[in-house]
Amino acid sequence: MDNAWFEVRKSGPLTGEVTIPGAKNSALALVVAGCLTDETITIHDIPAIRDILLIKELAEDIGLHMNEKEKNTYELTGRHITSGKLDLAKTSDFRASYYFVGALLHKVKTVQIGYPGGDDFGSRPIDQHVKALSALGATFDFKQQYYEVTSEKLTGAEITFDVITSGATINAMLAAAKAEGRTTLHNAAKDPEVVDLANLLNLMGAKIKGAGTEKITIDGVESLHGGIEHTVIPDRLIAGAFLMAAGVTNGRITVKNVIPEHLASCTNKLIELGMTITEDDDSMTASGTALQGARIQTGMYPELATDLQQPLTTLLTLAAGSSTILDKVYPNRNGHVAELKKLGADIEVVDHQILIHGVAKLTGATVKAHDVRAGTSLILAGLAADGVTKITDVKHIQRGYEDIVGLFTQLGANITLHQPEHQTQI
Ligand SMILES: CC(=O)N[C@H]1[C@@H](OP(=O)(O)OP(=O)(O)OC[C@H]2O[C@@H](n3ccc(=O)[nH]c3=O)[C@H](O)[C@@H]2O)O[C@H](CO)[C@@H](O)[C@@H]1O
Ligand SMILES: C=C(OP(=O)(O)O)C(=O)O
Repeated sequence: MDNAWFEVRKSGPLTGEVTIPGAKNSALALVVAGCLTDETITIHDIPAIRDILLIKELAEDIGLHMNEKEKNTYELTGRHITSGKLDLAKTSDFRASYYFVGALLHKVKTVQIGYPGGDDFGSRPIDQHVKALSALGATFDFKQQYYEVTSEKLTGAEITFDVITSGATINAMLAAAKAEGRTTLHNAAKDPEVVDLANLLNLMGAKIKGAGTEKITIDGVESLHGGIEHTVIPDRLIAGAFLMAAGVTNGRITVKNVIPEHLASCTNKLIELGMTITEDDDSMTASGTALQGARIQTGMYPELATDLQQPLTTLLTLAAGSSTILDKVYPNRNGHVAELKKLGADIEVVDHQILIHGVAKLTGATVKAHDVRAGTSLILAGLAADGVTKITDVKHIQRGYEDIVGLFTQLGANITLHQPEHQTQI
């Protein structure tokens, strides 16, 4: 997939409906939670994306059985796990591999794992993971190429996160679910993906209260059970990008299988820009008109998600007047800016802020997807740009999207995947 590219031609207005798949960022944690029980759990709506395929390979290596019962539904059985030695290259190829630490320590006592990869926005420290798991009784040994985490026994603790982090909140919950005694997480992330994991673990017999608030209490249990089924929450980040696609192409798009509340801060911003958004219980419809620039700040949930910042940037390149974007979660998340410039956007980064002056049109060029959401931002730009846009480094986009070409094509977009013949499509 390394040499594959997308060809996007000016399209639109995009119209129609798309069904939103299960959330990558939830599915990654839920699948790893399968390590916590010897019995079988069933999870529906696991997206067929690159990160999940990597987890599947890692699962095979350590003995976590992942049986794809039907498309997007997996049966997971942890009974046969014998090893905590994870392939270093594979674990360093995506971000969420560190969930194996929290989920495996009860079973194997030592976990050997590569440093986390994932999208590169400058600094993405793991100090809060280390802080939380150390408080529960784990010991970290940092080597040059990997780190090793050991524990004889995990015991509940009071943990106050220094920053709000969804990853460390999730990792601490995985580890604390079976730790002895009570764990209290203060300053916890409130993200829907945290709540989704708590719901799954509680179905398995865990005692977790308060997920979705800044204080989560976990009373450790001796064992968790299987025999349960759970469906991954819809991907709010994919849904948000499709709502924006309506704005970029002046179209009308309905996203089905969404939880509108998860998108509230995004919806409010899009309405402020001039879009019309209507909501049902599990669907939303967006239509675009001539849009106005705005001032944007991202933050941790329920603030506007950093993962929506990049597609929103594209929308603002075409909105009238000036806009500013400050990504408070990842101030250096601006790899898309230079690429949008190549398409004719009037955009620059000054002191970590993205400054935009809306232009009347974009023009196709060859651009590079530095990371998954930069890829989304470039697809949206390509749909609006005159001529042809070639987007390289497609593998980053495929970390987050099962069939992005199919989904956009179904709305009338002119987008095709080109790949050298010897490579298989995910
Ligand atoms: C697989 C997954 O779910 N990825 C998402 C997750 O990443 P990830 O879980 O890595 O992000 P976090 O929620 O942990 O990061 C939030 C903030 O905390 C900081 N931090 C985090 C951990 C730590 O130990 N120390 C620390 O300082 C980060 O630099 C960042 O500024 O949430 C991000 C923020 O919503 C999203 O962009 C990613 O799509
Ligand atoms: C940043 C992202 O992913 P990850 O944390 O897996 O790198 C993302 O999904 O936008």
